[in-house]
Amino acid sequence: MADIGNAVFTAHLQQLLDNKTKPSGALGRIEALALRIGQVLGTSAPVLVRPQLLVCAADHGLAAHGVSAFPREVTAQMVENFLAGGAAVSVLARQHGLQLTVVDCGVARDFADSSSAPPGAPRLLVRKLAAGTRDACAGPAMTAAECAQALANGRDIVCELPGNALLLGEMGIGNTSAASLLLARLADLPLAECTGAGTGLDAAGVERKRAVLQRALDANPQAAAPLSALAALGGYEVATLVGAVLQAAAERRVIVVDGFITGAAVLVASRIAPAVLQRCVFAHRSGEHGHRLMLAQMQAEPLLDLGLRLGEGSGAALAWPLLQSACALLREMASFAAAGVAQRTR
Ligand SMILES: Cc1cc2ncn([C@H]3O[C@H](COP(=O)(O)O)[C@@H](O)[C@H]3O)c2cc1C
Ligand SMILES: O=C(O)c1cccnc1
Repeated sequence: MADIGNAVFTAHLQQLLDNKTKPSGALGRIEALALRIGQVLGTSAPVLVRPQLLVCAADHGLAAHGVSAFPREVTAQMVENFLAGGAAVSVLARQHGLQLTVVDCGVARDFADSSSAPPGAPRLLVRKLAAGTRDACAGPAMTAAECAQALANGRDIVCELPGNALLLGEMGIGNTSAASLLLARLADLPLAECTGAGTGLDAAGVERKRAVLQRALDANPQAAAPLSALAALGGYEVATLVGAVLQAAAERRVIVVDGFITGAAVLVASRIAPAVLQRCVFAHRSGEHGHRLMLAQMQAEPLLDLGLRLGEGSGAALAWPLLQSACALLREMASFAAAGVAQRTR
């Protein structure tokens, strides 16, 4: 993947921002955001078109160990809720005009593909590998072939989506466990620092979850490289997201990363192709314990810190207006010269 850190163009964008009618840097991190989007799209007049919110869903074998506060059926029930328009991400996608595509990557219930839904309506793609992953405490959650197929599915889905911005979301009871395992293994961090309350476990519940996750790590000692860690410890929705991230980055789309689980997918993708991080905007710092460390692994500065701990892509959708504003400011703000405003004197 080509490096987009074109120093000459970056300096040009920075100069444009510095010459706009404001004290230098006064728009704070919105300036860095505008710079990032300009770099990704390769223009000083960026327009975000036909933004796609991709919510990948799957079930997890690990859920049988009580690692979540909620039962496994909630994954399928929430997929229905996404499509019916009642989930947080449905509301936010509607509000901001984001096309919502939900993918059944391996949910324990069967759904009918609704890819021919009317334009703008939420739709469901079925790219199912199995009715959930195997129990990672007993060996790899996926085979290498299943994992490769999930990656290919993610790539193919993005190839078929229009637009130049991809917002990432997910649903899968137990998937904070998969994300914690990937963080611990890929960053070589102590499991306790990577494990949080997910859907709301109490302290004893988190302790039990951590013990289960330690068993999963112990059962997969060989899985250290990014793809083998993904197959052994990840989930079908995480692997599909990894493929989507790799494809979107190769196509120079702006990738808006949500929270802890989509962050784990980006962490894996970045260990395969480090340049993907140059295409990413990190929407928020999640309340999930471990997200801070995950962001630090990617040197990511998230836009928001709202105590969100939902997933679904809700944080990405909430951050979306900031991206739109950053583009509009870069495109439309006048320079000192054009507006006839006097420059700084001291
Ligand atoms: C009603 C409901 C809606 C959700 N929407 C996203 N998640 C979030 O919670 C799950 C991860 O947490 P854990 O690892 O503890 O299961 C994922 O599905 C994530 O998207 C939800 C969870 C619930 C219960
Ligand atoms: O940060 C997230 O994405 C998150 C945190 C808790 C539960 N589900 C998702």
